[in-house]
Amino acid sequence: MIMRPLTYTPTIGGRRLPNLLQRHRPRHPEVFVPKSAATIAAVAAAASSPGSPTTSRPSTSHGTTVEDPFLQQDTSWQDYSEGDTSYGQYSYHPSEGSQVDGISQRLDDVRLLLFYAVLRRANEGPQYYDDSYASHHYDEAAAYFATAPAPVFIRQPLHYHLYTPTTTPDFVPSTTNTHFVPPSSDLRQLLQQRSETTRGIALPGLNLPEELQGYHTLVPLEITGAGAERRKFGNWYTTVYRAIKASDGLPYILRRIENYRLLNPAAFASVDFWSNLKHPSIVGMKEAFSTRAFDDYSLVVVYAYHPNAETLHDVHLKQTNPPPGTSSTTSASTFSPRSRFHSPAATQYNQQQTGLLIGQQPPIPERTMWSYIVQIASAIKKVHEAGHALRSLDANKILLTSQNRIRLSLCGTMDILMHDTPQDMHMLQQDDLTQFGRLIFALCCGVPGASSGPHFQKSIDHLLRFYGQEMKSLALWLISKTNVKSIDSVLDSIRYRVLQEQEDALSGMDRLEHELQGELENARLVRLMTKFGFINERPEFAREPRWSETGDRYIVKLFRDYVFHQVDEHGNPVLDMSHVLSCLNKLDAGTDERIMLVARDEQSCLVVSYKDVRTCIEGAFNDLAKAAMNSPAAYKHR
Ligand SMILES: Nc1ncnc2c1ncn2[C@@H]1O[C@H](COP(=O)(O)OP(=O)(O)OP(=O)(O)O)[C@@H](O)[C@H]1O
Repeated sequence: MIMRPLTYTPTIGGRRLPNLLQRHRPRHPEVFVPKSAATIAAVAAAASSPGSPTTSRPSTSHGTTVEDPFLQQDTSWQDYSEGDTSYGQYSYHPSEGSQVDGISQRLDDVRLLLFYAVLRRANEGPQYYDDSYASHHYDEAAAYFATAPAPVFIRQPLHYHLYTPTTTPDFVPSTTNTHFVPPSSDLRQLLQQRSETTRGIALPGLNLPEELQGYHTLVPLEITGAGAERRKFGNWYTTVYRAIKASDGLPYILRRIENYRLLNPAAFASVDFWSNLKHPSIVGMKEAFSTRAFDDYSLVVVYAYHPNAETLHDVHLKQTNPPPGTSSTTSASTFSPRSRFHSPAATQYNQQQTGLLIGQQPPIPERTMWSYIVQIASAIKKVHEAGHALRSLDANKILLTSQNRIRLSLCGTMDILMHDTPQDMHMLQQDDLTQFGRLIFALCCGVPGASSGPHFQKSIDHLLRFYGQEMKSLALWLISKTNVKSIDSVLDSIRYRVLQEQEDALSGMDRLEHELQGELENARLVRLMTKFGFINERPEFAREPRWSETGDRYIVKLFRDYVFHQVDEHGNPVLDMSHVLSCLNKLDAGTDERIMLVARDEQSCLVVSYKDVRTCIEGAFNDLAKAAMNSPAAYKHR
């Protein structure tokens, strides 16, 4: 689509000139500096010889010197007359049909406009030039218009080559749903939802502390108050809040253990270990403190926040899943759209469940199940190797934070709570593995207590039927009390699954890198827009139009109009994002494609390439930067 920034509708010799470009009346009249007759003659000569080389063009400040806008507009005539053939690959072919007809029409339009511009200049002669000059140029222009070959002026289409080259989509398909990374469009939506959730605020009237230990804006992430179903963690009730840390402005999770009176600061001895432990499948701990801000003695453990995370219990084990939004908590905006991670099979299975193992399909696909197992095993390995134990491995305390990505959410809290009860570490680690086995049973069968009770045999049959011998053996081995187990043995036995996990993780990384590459363009465009903002309409030059109406700044100003202030034939604003993005990308790439910029008073136009405009922006920005050097505090970064 060709954008037409100005429309002229006068007629010459009964022929109506084209509605080429339209522009509102200028708010500020341009200041013109008359040019010398010698220069005009040179420009006219250039305009009259269509094949004349670019070097005959008067100099501009972007590679040449121009003192005023008129001079620049003159160069445009010659630009059009050059019949540039350097656009070989985009050149006009008559056989191209209707689209080409349109282009041809536009070429005619351009030629007519140029003719008219020459004519107008000639007619305006007395204001700036003598009559002989005007009549001379009338003839020149008429002759030119009659004989000049159609200039090749074809809009260079915006293609991917204007962006940073990336891997071909064939190798990194962005539309397929990979194990860890959903298709691009879903990923974008997911990230936007997270961003929205992160900014959600609590409903008023919750009587939450305004501030505690440097955290503010608390938002509860689970249902509290009368009627809420609550489970105890050990002997305590816990509540999870999101809060903003004042010192860095970032959101964190505050897990509050209610009515826990901490008497011995030695309880925090393990906080150092847990806050230094980094593992992709463990929610990082930041710090812990006791507080009376909730009008009781509470212990608060601070963790990393993963927006819209859900527990594996909520996703896979809940018997019936309330529709999104109805699981409302004290703050509706804080609950995540849980349907995102639901496997339809799981929902169907759960809905069929009545506590018995009668499902017709596995609640969790086998690949996902193995993925969970590998991630949990890897987290256990990290903790056991460091001489610690998880002490809690429950579907309620494992978060699904993105597609098939899980994280253990409560690591370290039990160490604080049970600091005064000495325990044998080996036993605790054995217990971790037993809990791991129970968790596998629960998730595979879709029932929390599947590894015990009267349904145990049915659970084993179910595991065998839907997940095979390997899964059944692993789960049974983990829950058995007779073996001395180790996480290394577990990892040995599932090494094929570990490899598959690594493959999927690396592919996911490639996908995300590819996505990130696309976002690089945003930074480029923001940078350009920032420069525009610095250069255009500077108030300190408001009374000095020569700053903005001459040289580089004038081109930048006209280009800004061309990009952002397009109007249609009726004078209505054209708000075309793709035009803006296309222009800015071409500008950033500095292409040789040329565009016609028209003054606001419609009295002049000039043809420049994106490369020229880019040079002008750099020039104008450098002028400002030099001035800003006098005030180093104000000049930070280009
Ligand atoms: N690190 C975290 N980042 C984001 N959200 C979290 C985080 N930890 C917990 N949550 C959210 O807080 C909610 C409550 O967490 P909690 O661990 O108490 O789970 P729960 O399902 O309420 O378990 P229980 O019923 O045993 O208390 C979870 O459903 C989850 O959505």
